[in-house]
Amino acid sequence: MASSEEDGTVEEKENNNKKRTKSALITAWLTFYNIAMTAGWLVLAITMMRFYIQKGTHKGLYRSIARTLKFFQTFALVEVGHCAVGIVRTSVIVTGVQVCSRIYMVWFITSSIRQIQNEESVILFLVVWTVTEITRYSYYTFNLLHHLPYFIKWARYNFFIVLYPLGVVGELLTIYAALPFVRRSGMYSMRLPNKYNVSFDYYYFLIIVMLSYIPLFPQLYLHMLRQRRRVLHGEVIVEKDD
Ligand SMILES: CCCCCCCCCCCCC[C@@H](O)CC(=O)SCCNC(=O)CCNC(=O)[C@H](O)C(C)(C)COP(=O)(O)OP(=O)(O)OC[C@H]1O[C@@H](n2cnc3c(N)ncnc32)[C@H](O)[C@@H]1OP(=O)(O)O
Repeated sequence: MASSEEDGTVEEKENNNKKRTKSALITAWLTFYNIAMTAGWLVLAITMMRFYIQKGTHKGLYRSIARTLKFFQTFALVEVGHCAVGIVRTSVIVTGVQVCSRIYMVWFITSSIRQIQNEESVILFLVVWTVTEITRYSYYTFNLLHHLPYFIKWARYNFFIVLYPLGVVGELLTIYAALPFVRRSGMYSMRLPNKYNVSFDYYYFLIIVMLSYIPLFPQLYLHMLRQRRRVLHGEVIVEKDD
């Protein structure tokens, strides 16, 4: 009897040790990931400021940061993985829409259409994304290290109130500016007849993307307002599972 109790205790201890090791590994990975992302977005911020100070214009700025931006924005796909495997308490759908729409904006709009890269709207969404991401990733990092300064927490759950709509305005104006170039060049489009017997018009696809902001953005914004009430005002929010 005594020996089976002892066995149980040994098993429990082993299980607890495994859980502790797993949670330490997850914390270490997330800390590394968030530090790397904070650093990446800080590099982008510094590069943009230096470019503007040296050249006195925003023209050519996008080209100077395009590679770094593509790398760090695409790397954010890892976050969808974090939610999918359950190592962070966030919705896969909310994170997926947020991350994929940004990746789409970078790869299939701004980087693909050189003629729009000098639009002011591009600078608008770049500045907004940069401020948001430096705040967000430093919030996660300090939170994981249990040393979260209140102003970072405050910034994380207040800046978005203004930055989110501004970012959307920047993105929509950029897509709008792309429309004439897409129509003229016929890029990413397939006209009939072709061997697949399929037709696709990227111009109309872009219009659909713009329209999809109408149902999707309010949901993301409301999600952040709920997170704000939970974190800053301690409200208990019951959310539906994905
Ligand atoms: C292919 C065609 C494309 C079609 C496109 C369609 C368009 C759709 C419209 C989309 C509009 C998007 C516009 C957007 O791009 C514009 C901008 O972004 S402008 C800039 C302003 N933006 C923001 O402020 C973004 C705010 N939104 C978010 O932050 C996101 O919703 C999200 C990234 C998903 C984060 O939200 P989340 O639910 O995760 O909230 P929390 O940050 O509070 O986190 C919840 C808990 O999880 C922990 N967590 C999360 N991530 C991490 C991490 N990396 N490391 C450690 N811990 C993490 C966090 O600490 C919380 O834990 P706890 O509850 O214990 O506090």
